[in-house]
Amino acid sequence: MSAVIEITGLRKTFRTLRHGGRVAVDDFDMVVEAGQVHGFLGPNGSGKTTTLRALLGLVNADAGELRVLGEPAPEQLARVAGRVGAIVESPQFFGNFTGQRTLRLLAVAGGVPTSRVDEVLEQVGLHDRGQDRVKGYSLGMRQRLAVASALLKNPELLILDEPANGLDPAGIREMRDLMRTLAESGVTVLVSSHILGEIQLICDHVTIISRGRRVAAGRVDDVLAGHDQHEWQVRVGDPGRGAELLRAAGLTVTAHPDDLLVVGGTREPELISSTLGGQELWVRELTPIRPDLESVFLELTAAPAPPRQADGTTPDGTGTGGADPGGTDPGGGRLIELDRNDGRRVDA
Ligand SMILES: Nc1ncnc2c1ncn2[C@@H]1O[C@H](COP(=O)(O)OP(=O)(O)OP(=O)(O)O)[C@@H](O)[C@H]1O
Repeated sequence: MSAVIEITGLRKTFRTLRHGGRVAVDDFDMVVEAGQVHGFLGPNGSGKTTTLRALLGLVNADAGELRVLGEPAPEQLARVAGRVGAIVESPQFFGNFTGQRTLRLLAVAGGVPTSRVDEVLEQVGLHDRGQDRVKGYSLGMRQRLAVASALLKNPELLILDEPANGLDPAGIREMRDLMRTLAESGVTVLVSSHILGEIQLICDHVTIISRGRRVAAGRVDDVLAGHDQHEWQVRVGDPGRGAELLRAAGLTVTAHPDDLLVVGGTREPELISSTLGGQELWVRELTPIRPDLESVFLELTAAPAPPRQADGTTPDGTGTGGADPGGTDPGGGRLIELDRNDGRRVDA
């Protein structure tokens, strides 16, 4: 497999009127291989959009090496621009135009044959609504129209920043199906999100960013396996006696009224069943407790590390913020759906 995106040592600091220098991304690495549906996961304000903007030449990095389809970015982006579709800032469409007319204009402007318009409308499931004005579209339909515009040039690589943001469950599902279909047709997809369930459902690989730094990367299954505590839920007729027997066998056991929680290594199932069965206490149920991406994500991004500032100070003087002044510390349990803090931004 070849890398379609390579980021090494990316660093970006923003200057803000209120806080001075703010490190948005720090010594960040990411590799996306061809054919992957790669999730770029992080809490609000962790640096996802900044990374994608740097990759696409929309913001200047302070340090780091970036490559898109093998070409150094932003210097040689123009060479590969025709092979990359990206939606990083929400595109605004003219409400009085139909979806079809919108795409036709974009096709002409981009030097793409207008015959692509109907194809991409079909691809994003808007074929029946192509003749309707955009102002009558739902948010989900507008998002799909945005994806359609990025697909006009038949890209090999599609970069989508928070495509499910603001969508209702039906819209999220449509977007998810669309991304799967695109991936099946051979497009490499990099999708950023702070919605964990989405990433786990759509992506095969993931890079997790927290406070501007990479905290995990790899196959979703491997990232999960790396956090597997090898916990087993055991149901037996007499949990109290079961706990005693298992502890005597050297296992770490937490007894609950209805079951036992056993923490240990990979050979525990055999040991549990033979220990209990040897004393005629029969195991009714033995279930591995697998970590999900949400628990891994919360664990990885909950570090109470002091926020990094270019001048070494905390961003808000409280010492509780992170790279995100919106206060989205997952430890506070408000991680999943918080608003952006664009209102306070002042670009460097
Ligand atoms: N133009 C800017 N000027 C000043 N600070 C900025 C600017 N853009 C981003 N930041 C700050 O950089 C940090 C990272 O922001 P970024 O938008 O990259 O995060 P994100 O992970 O994409 O968040 P979200 O999920 O909310 O989109 C935040 O603290 C943010 O406030």
